[in-house]
This record gives sequence, structure tokens and C-alpha cells, in this order.
Amino acid sequence: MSRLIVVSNRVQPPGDGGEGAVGGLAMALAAALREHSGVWFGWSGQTIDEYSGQISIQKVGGVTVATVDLEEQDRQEYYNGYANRTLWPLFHYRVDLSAYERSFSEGYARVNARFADALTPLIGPDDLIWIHDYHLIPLAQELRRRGVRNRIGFFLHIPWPARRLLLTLPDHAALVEALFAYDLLGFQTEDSASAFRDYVTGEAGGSVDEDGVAHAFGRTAKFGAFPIGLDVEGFEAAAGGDVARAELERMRASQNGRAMIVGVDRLDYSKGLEDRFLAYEQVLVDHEELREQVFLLQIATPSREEVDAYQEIRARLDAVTGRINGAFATVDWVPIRYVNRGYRRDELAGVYRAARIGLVTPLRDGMNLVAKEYVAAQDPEDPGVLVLSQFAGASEQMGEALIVNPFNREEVAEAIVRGLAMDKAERIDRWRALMDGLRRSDVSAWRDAFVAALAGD
Ligand SMILES: O=P(O)(O)OC[C@H]1O[C@H](O[C@H]2O[C@H](CO)[C@@H](O)[C@H](O)[C@H]2O)[C@H](O)[C@@H](O)[C@@H]1O
Ligand SMILES: O=c1ccn([C@@H]2O[C@H](COP(=O)(O)OP(=O)(O)O)[C@@H](O)[C@H]2O)c(=O)[nH]1
Repeated sequence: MSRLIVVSNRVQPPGDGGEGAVGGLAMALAAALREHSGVWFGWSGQTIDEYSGQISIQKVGGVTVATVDLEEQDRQEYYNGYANRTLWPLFHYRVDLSAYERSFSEGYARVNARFADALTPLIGPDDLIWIHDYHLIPLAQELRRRGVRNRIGFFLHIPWPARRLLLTLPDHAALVEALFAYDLLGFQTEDSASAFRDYVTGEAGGSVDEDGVAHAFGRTAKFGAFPIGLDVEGFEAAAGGDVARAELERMRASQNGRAMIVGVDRLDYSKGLEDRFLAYEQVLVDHEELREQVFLLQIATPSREEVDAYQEIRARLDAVTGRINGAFATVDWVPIRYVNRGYRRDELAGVYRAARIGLVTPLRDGMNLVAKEYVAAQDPEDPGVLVLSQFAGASEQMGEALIVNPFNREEVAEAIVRGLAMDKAERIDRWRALMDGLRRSDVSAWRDAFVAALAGD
């Protein structure tokens, strides 16, 4: 069997219980590699004064984890810059937040070249190479320039934007051309795959044949939707453990019989937290009888804190939670428990299970694994209800959730009220269907489907 080399900006070794990096990509790749010996290469997350290209190698649970340190300038121009100030906002439909600076694209090109230099000597002739996410789009092109002929696949964890949005990026053609150095391109959803097709045929003057092979820039690349799944078994094991049980008890004790609505997100403007709070406020305004009977626990874990848009959304959320709590709280009830810290996955499992409603309302999201975790954590005999944004990739697979438009405050408010009132039989029916889907399309199925398509099986 050929070896699998996985490359991503964020690396979190398998076996790490989730105390480290927060984010679906690291969680999913750790699970995907746990059962597949291979190499995971990426940024250590550390910076040093002068880039050395030195690779640090650790062996964890059958996986070789190889990392390099970057320079502070790389962190600013590549990670905080082109990745998270230019591409992330644009791909999440926030053209207003997308900043384009020459130093960002230079930093992006430099780090991708550095990754290619470091990675090339590790590659064996039969290795399959699987590169992840928007930080590393040009990596295959750089590897090809260094003579790498292996099969290389790319998976985009975030949405691919509509053609007209992508046209606002000054170097959009070069970015898309770089994708044609891959053999296989994977997207989270049919919606993203179809937006990519639209760019190829409508902008790049290319074509797409019946087998899903795109032709453009004098090259070809196969592409398709490969929705990422949850590590269902791993998550269920975490949910059945002592930590999750203790957390569930703790939540129940603190609930005082009140119904809990839960949100768990990185503190990111794409997650729709402000609109979510306003929708919840609408519930309190329209349904006085629910006041003091419910509360919203929002875990908003700080993320990308050096980027100004993240500082701004944090300040806005502080203000809006303060205002709502000030307006509605009573001496022994706070409508929103707003928490800015990270939790371990097993702690989250206990929190999810205590919640009558899982509120997942991003304005745009590649997939959203929290939606899947919320479902997997439920008590089969008395499950809660998932309220899910139509703009999360997960909504293509999770039609039995209450699907909402997160921009429509009334609609989200009504779904919350409907979820709170839903009878047990309907909750169980919906949960069973959702759970069947999670099991059918788990993280192993995702990995196997992508790797088989990459290998040309
Ligand atoms: O690495 P960070 O900058 O701390 O950000 C965390 C991750 O955020 C994004 O996650 C995406 O991947 C998930 C799994 O496929 C998906 O469910 C979610 O919708 C995406 O937003 C980002 O794409 C990752 O690269 C980051 O590591
Ligand atoms: O305090 C936290 C908050 C989130 N997460 C995990 O981070 C991931 C978030 O992934 P998702 O796909 O929902 O969104 P992303 O953050 O990757 O955009 C999920 O596995 C969460 O369990 C975590 O471990 N601790």
C-alpha cells in the first residue's frame, strides 16, 4: 500500500485529546490518520528569528508528524495576511473584509515555497500526497517545479465562492491555475464544486467533461464533492467517558430545570454569532413565557486574535451579550452564558448532551463539525434538536435538522421555539435519521473515498 503524506497548515498529532488546537480540520485529520499510517507535515505553530528549514519529527500513534517553524514575518504575511485577511473573508462571502496587500501574496508564495523545499526530500516514489486548505493552494505547483511527479490531491475545507465574488481577488486566475497542478480537487459540497465548475467554464475558458474532469490552463484536474465526516466512534468513546459524564452532571446541576440552548464556535465572524444572539433575543421578546425557562450557553473560543476583524467581532459580541443580559436578566437568571475559552472534546460532548437545542447558524461555513458532534452526543432515548444554517456545508447532508436562514432573525427564533416544543417521538425520528447519515459518511469514509479517487482506483 502506498504511503499517505498529508499536508496542512495546522497540525495536531493524533492522540492529542483536543486540548490543543481548536478547529475541525485538525480534529478530522487526526482521526483520519489514526487508522492510516503515514506522514503529517505542516507548520509547528511556532516562530523563530531566522527560517532554517529544519524539520522536527515525532512519531505519534503510528503517524509520523513532521513540522517546520516559520518566521514572525511569515506568520503575519502568510497566516494572518493572505490566508486569513484575504482568502478567508472572501471565500466566506465577506468581500468587505477581504484585504489585498502585495506583502501578503509575497508571504503566501514564500511559505508555500518553503513548505515545498522541506517536504520534497520526504517524498518517496509511490507516496500519495494530500494537501489541505486555502493556506496551501500553490503547494502542488511548487512541488511540481521541484520535480515531484507523485499523485497530489487537494481538499478545500472552506466554501469555494461564487464566480463573481472570486473575480474581486486581484490574482484570481493565478490562484485557480495553481489548482491545476493537482490531480484531484475535493470540495465540501456540491454547491462549492458547482461554483468551481462555473469559474472554469465561465471565466477560465475551460471545460468540464462528464467524468468531472476539468480542463483549463493547458492541464486537467478531476474534481468533486467529498463532504468531510465526523470521527463518530472516537466521538462516541469520548462522550461515554468519565470527563463527559462529569461535565453532563455539572451542566444539569447548573441548569435548575431550565432548557439549555448551546452554541460552540471559534470566535469568527463567519459563524453568525451576532445574528444568533439577536434571534435568541427575539424569542425572549415574542415569548415572555419562555423567559427564565431557557438560557443560551455560547462557547466562543478565541481564534486568530491578531487579525483586526476578529478583534472587532469580539468587541461587538461583548457588547451585544452585555446589552441582552442587562435588558432581560433577573436576580437568579442570566439569558446568555457567554464563555470565551476553549474546551476539550470530551468536555464538549457532555455539554452538547445537556442541551435541548444545538444552535449552529453560521453565515457561511465549509462544513461545520460541531453540528455533527451535537447530534452524535445526544441521548438516543431523549435527543435534542439541531437548528442548522442552510449556509453550513453540513446542511447538504443533514436535512432532518431544522434548517434555517441565519440572516432571518424571525425564522431562527421560530425554529428555536419549535425545537423547544418538539415532542419526543419527532425528536427521536429526526435524530435517528441524522445519526444514520453520520455513521454512513464518517471521517474514515471521507478519507477512503478521497484517497481511492486520488489513487485512481
Ligand atoms: O487553524 P485555525 O486558523 O485556528 O482555524 C481552525 C480551522 O478552521 C477552518 O476549519 C474548516 O474545516 C472544518 C473541517 O473540514 C470545517 O468543518 C469548517 O467548516 C471549516 O471552517 C479552516 O478551514 C482550517 O484550515 C483551520 O484549521
Ligand atoms: O472550545 C472548543 C471549541 C471547538 N472545538 C472543536 O473545534 C472543532 C470546530 O470545527 P468546525 O468544523 O465546527 O469549525 P471550524 O472551527 O473548523 O471552522 C470541533 O471539532 C469542536 O469540537 C474544541 O475542541 N474546543
